[in-house]
Amino acid sequence: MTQSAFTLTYGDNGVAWLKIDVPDEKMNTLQSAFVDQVTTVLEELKTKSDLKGMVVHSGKPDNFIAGADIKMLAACTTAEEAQQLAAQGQVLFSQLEALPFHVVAAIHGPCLGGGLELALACHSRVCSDDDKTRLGLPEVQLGLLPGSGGTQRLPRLVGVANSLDMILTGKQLRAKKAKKIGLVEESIPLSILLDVAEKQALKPKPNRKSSLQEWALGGNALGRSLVFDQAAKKTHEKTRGNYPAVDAILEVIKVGLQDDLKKGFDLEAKRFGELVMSPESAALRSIFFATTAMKKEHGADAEPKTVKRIGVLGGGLMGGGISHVSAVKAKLSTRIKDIANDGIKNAMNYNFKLLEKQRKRRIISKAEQQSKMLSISGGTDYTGFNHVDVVIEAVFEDLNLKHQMVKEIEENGNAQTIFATNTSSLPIHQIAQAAERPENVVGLHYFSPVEKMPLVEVIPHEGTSEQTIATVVALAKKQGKTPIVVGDKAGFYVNRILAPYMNEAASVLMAGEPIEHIDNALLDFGFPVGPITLLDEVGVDIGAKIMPILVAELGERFQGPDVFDVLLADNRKGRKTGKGFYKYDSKKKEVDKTVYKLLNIEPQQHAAAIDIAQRCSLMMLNEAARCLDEGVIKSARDGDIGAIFGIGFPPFLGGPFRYMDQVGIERIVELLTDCTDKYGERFQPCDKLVAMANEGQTFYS
Ligand SMILES: C[C@H](O)CC(=O)SCCNC(=O)CCNC(=O)[C@H](O)C(C)(C)COP(=O)(O)OP(=O)(O)OC[C@H]1O[C@@H](n2cnc3c(N)ncnc32)[C@H](O)[C@@H]1OP(=O)(O)O
Repeated sequence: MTQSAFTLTYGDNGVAWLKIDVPDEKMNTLQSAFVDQVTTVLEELKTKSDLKGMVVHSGKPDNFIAGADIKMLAACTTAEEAQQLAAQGQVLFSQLEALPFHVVAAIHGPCLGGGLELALACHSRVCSDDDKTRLGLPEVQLGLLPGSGGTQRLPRLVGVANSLDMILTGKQLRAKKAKKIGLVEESIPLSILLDVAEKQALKPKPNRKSSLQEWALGGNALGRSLVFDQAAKKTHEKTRGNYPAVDAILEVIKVGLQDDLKKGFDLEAKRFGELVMSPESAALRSIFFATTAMKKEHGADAEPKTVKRIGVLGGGLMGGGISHVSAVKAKLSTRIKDIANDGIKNAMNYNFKLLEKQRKRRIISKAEQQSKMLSISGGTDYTGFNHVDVVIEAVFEDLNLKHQMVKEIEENGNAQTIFATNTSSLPIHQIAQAAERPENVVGLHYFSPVEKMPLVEVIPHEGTSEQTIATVVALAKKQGKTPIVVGDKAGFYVNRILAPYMNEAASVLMAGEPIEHIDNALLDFGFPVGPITLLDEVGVDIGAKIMPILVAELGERFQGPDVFDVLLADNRKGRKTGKGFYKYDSKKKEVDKTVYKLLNIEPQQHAAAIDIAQRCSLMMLNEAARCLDEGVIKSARDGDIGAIFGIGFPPFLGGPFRYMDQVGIERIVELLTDCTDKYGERFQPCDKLVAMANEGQTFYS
C-alpha cells in the first residue's frame, strides 16, 4: 500500500493534528492522486463530534505546501480536465472550511498557490517568522489564476486592494507583512509554532466576517469598482494585454464579490481550466521547469570548490553590486580593492544604501544591517587577497588593464584563486593570455543593476578547468543568480543577440519613425523597456564600444547605422550624462526632440507598430539560432532563459526558441527572407533555420 501524504492523529486535549508530508518528495505539492486520501480524512473528521480543534501542518522541515503540482497541470490535455482539478480542490477545501471545530494552519516555509488556498480555507493561520516563510498566490506568474478558492477567500480575508495586489503580481509575503495585512493571526518563532497553533485551535472557531473585513472589501459597489479600475489600469500599463490571466483574475474576483461565492467559485475553476491550456501559460510554465532544472546543474563535469572569501576589483557600479550579492546574498566575506579610496567609499555606500532600504522596509534589523556591512571590507592594496577563493574583476574594459589585474592576482592571491572577469566585450582567452594559471581564469558576466538582474553568463575559455567552471556556477547560484555557461565569442550570448535588435531599432529611427513609436512597438510586443530607452539606460558609449568588436569578429551584419559618433560628440550618452534620446531634467518621460535635428531626421510615423516589432525581434531570433548552431549556448533552453532573464525577452512567449517553435521555423524563415528583400542582407536567415525549416524541425520536441 502506498504511504498517505495526509496523516491524522489525535491529542488527548481534543485537538487533532493533520500532517501533510508527500512521501519521497522534499517539497509538498498538491496532486490529484491525493483526492481519495483527503476525502477519507475529511470523512473521518466529520464523525468526530468531540473535537475542539485541529492543526494542519507540514511534515517537511522547511516547507508547508508549494501549491498544486505544476507537472500535473502541464499534463492536462483539455480545459475541462484542468477545470475539474481546480473544482476538486474547491470542494475539498470547502469541506475543510465547513468542519464544526476550529481549524488552524501552522505555516513554516513556502505556502504558495494551492497551499495558501488550503490555508485560507482553515479558520485561522499562524506562521513562523523564519526567512524561509513566504505566503503568496504566484499563479499569475505561470499564466494562471488561483483555481481552488484563492480568488474568493483572499479578498474576503484581507480586502480587495490587498488581494488584487497579491494575486495580480504573484508577490510572496514575508511573515511580518502577512500579519500586517491580516493574512495570518500570528507570526512567531518556529520553535513555538505548533504550540501556538494548538492553543489557537483550542479557542472557539472565529466568526468569518468581521466588520473590518466588510469595510476592507470596499463595502459599497462604487468604492470597489474604483479599486478595480485602478488595479486594471496599473496592470494593463505593464502587461499591455499580453497576459490573459490578468483579465481573468479581475473578472473572477469581481463576479465573486458582486454576485455570490458560488458563482465566483464556478467561474474561477472555468477560467483556470482555460488558462492552463493557453500558450502563455505553457510558455511561463516552461520557465519554471527550466529554472528548476538549472538549479541542480554544475555547468561542468566537476564538483565545485568550497568558496568562503571573495575579492572584488573595482568599486564602481558593477563592483558595488557584485560585492553586495557576494556578501549579502551568498553570505561570503567580501574584500573590495580599488586604486582610489573614493572607489571603496562608493562601493560601501552602494551596499549601505541597499541595506538601508531593506531596513526601512523592516526586512532586516539594524543589527543585521550592521553585521552584513561588517562582512564587506575594502582597501587600495591587496591585503587579505592571499586567502581569497574567487576574485571578480570589474575594472575598465581595457585589455592591458585586465592583463595587469590577472598578474597582480596571481602574485597576491594563492595558487587556487580563481580570476573571474566581468568583462562584457573582451574575449576571455585574450585576458587569460597574461595568466600563468589560465585554468583559473573564467568570464563571469553580470548585468546591471547586479542586485536585481537574475542572469549571469559564465564564459570559460579553452583552458579553463572544469572545476573553475563548476565553482563559479555554484557561486553565482549562491548569489541568487541563474547562470548559463556560454561560449567565448564576441558578445557572448546576451549582448550578441541584443546588438542586432538594437541596431535594427536604430535603423527604424533613421528611417524617420518617432522614438516613442519605436519604444511603444516593442513594449506592446512584450519587452519591459523599449530599445531606444534601453540605449539611453545602458549608455550610448557602451554601445559604441561593443558594436565594432562584434563587427570585427562576426561580420558586417552587426554594422548598424552610423549614429554613435554624432551622439557622443554632443556628449549625449544617455541617462548618465542627463542627455540622450529622452529628457532627464523632468519627471515626465519625454523625448528630447533636439536629437532628431542632430541625427538629421524628420520624425513621422509611417510603419505599423507590429512591423517594427517584427523587424527588431527577427534580427534577435536569427542571431539566437546562430548562437545555438555555433555552440555559444548549449541548448535552446539556455538560450531562452538567457534572453528572458538577461534582456527581458517577453516571458509569455517562452524565449526566442520557444517563440520560433510556436510561430513555426518555416514561417520565421519566410519572414526573414521577406525582410531581406525589403531591408537588406542582414536579415538573411541563418543556415540552421533554413535547414530546420526544410526538414520541418523544431527546437523543442
Ligand atoms: C490550483 C492552484 O491555484 C494552482 C497552483 O497552485 S499552481 C502552483 C503555484 N505555486 C508555485 O508557483 C510555486 C512554484 N515553486 C516555487 O516557486 C519554488 O519551487 C519554491 C519557492 C517553492 C521553492 O524554491 P527552492 O527552494 O529554490 O526549491 P526548488 O528547487 O524550486 O524546488 C524544489 C523541488 O520542488 C519542486 N516544486 C516546487 N514547487 C512545485 C510545484 N508547485 N509543482 C511541482 N513541483 C514543485 C521543484 O520542481 C523541485 O523538484 P525537484 O527537486 O524534483 O526538481
